[in-house]
Amino acid sequence: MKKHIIGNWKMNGMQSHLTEIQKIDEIAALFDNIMTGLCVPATLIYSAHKDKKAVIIGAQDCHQSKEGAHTGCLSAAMVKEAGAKMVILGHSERRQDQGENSRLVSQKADAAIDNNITPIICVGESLAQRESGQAEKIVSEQLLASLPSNKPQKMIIAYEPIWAIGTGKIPQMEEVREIHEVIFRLLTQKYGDAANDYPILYGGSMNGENASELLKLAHVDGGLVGGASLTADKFAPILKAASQNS
Ligand SMILES: O=C(CO)COP(=O)(O)O
Repeated sequence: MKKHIIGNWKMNGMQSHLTEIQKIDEIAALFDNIMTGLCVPATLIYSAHKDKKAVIIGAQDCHQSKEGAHTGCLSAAMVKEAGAKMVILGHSERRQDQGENSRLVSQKADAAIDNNITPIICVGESLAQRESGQAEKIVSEQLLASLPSNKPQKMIIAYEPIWAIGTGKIPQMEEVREIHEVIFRLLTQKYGDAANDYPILYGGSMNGENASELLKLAHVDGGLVGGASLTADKFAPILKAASQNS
């Protein structure tokens, strides 16, 4: 499977940053043995996706319903029409800020799949859960409850330990390997051989220095990158590491 490196711009990015996306696209085109994506704020999806050579543009959320009285929300069909090919769902920041639970994430995944958008389903434990030895249990429960109703043709899973996001801290390599193996095992139990087609990404303080070591681990099929995806200068070394480990 191709390594997948997907940037999550979170609530960052104005029209003035489209030039940076252009630069990222130029660099992504140099590494054609990997998949490069950028999930940008909804306001940038349309302009960001136009005339891109290599980078695939995604959204950061979608509503679970097709349409209707949901002020301020965007349906999967809307982000698709704007140019999104994938959508991040159940990021820990949304689970926390917007109180999203795994059942809702599963419904959103259904909506994404109905509209031919690849869901990127995020799971991950808190520091307290990690320290009390519950990481595997929490991630397994979250994962199983967040999956779509039917076997999807395309789906991406992102393991993001909450305490590693934006902190500069990452788990021990063995800890990452263990959780990715658990995720792969659960997907295999549920979907059989199709599990081989679902990339499992690591997210949380991935950068040019640690990417190579992380991407060498079994079942680490790529990364979901926050801060280090905001500029071409910081993102490029991660793309290079992915390309070399593909
Ligand atoms: O939350 C993340 C990606 O979704 C990770 O963010 P950082 O790479 O900034 O830690």
